[in-house]
Amino acid sequence: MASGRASSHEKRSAPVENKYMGTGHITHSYRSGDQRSDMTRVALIAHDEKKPDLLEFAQAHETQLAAYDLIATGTTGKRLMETTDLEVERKESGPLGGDLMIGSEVAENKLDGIVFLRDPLRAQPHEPDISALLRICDVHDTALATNLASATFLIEGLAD
Ligand SMILES: O=C(CO)COP(=O)(O)O
Repeated sequence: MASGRASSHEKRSAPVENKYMGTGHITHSYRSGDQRSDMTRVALIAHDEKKPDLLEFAQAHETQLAAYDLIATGTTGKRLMETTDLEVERKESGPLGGDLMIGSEVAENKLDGIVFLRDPLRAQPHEPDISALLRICDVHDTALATNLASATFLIEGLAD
């Protein structure tokens, strides 16, 4: 975990104000038996047209990424593990709910950052899931990079 940042277990949400919860930060706690480490937790996701870019990015930043607890949507995770020595926890494939599974981790403040290389030129069948993931990142003020230039900032920033 980068110094100066709360550990993942203690991460606070962005200020939330709505008629259901009132105003304030929500601190999420985990079950006492939870074995999750305090490692920085990062999600990696790419649409098919962007997978080559993400794989190249992961290879270029493999040393840094190896220090993180990595999760990914199904096919992205499979390709990452085939192409690098990184260990990746795989969720469902995006069209089968993987984006929503990662979004639920954002809602629980378990994630420190997401690199999501979307295909900006093709419509996706699960567009509502993608929008939900982007939205929940903004609700919880979770770092989100959707192109390579910002992905580099995110990965290097988390290391600081
Ligand atoms: O569709 C995706 C993200 O919206 C990515 O899913 P896959 O990694 O399974 O291809």
